[in-house]
Amino acid sequence: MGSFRVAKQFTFDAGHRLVSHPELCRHLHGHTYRVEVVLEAPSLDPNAMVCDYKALSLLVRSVLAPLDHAMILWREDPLRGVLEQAGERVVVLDAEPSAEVLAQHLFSEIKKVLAQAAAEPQRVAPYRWRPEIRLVSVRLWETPTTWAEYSEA
Ligand SMILES: Nc1nc2c(c(=O)[nH]1)N=C([C@H](O)[C@H](O)COP(=O)(O)OP(=O)(O)OP(=O)(O)O)CN2
Repeated sequence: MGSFRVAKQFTFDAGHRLVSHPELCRHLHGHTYRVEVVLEAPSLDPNAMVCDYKALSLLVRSVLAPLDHAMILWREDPLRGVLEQAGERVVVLDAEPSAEVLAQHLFSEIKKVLAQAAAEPQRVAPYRWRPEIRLVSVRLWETPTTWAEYSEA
């Protein structure tokens, strides 16, 4: 049986560092991250869509908003406490904030908001979210020449 896929790209600006990196990436630096979210459904809705891109936007932007203009750090990064005490926007991950780890984090957070939207349709009003829409992958560009992707089997 066939299926339909749609995708949308988003950007956000954030800083990070990879504490154990052997070269420059262990220092604080920033990226304009690009994120591509891919969805799949076995059928189309009454508007002939997998979902309205605008509904997808509402949901994904709610996940990306806390990351925008934030410093994304590994939980054990010694700078974490310093920056939090200084009132900086800090997002903490359980591993070094590589593109791979951030793609996995975004996949997990986006999957949660899609499930919430399927359970509470008013979250995307005036649009609707259907439970049969599946999150296929999250691809994350740190730079124009590199990406990392996370998907479930
Ligand atoms: N597999 C990964 N490798 C690297 C990651 C990563 O997240 N996953 N991250 C970095 C650094 O954070 C760096 O910001 C990006 O590195 P790179 O693509 O090498 O960036 P450059 O702009 O320096 O690329 P050049 O093409 O060499 O100029 C490193 N590795």
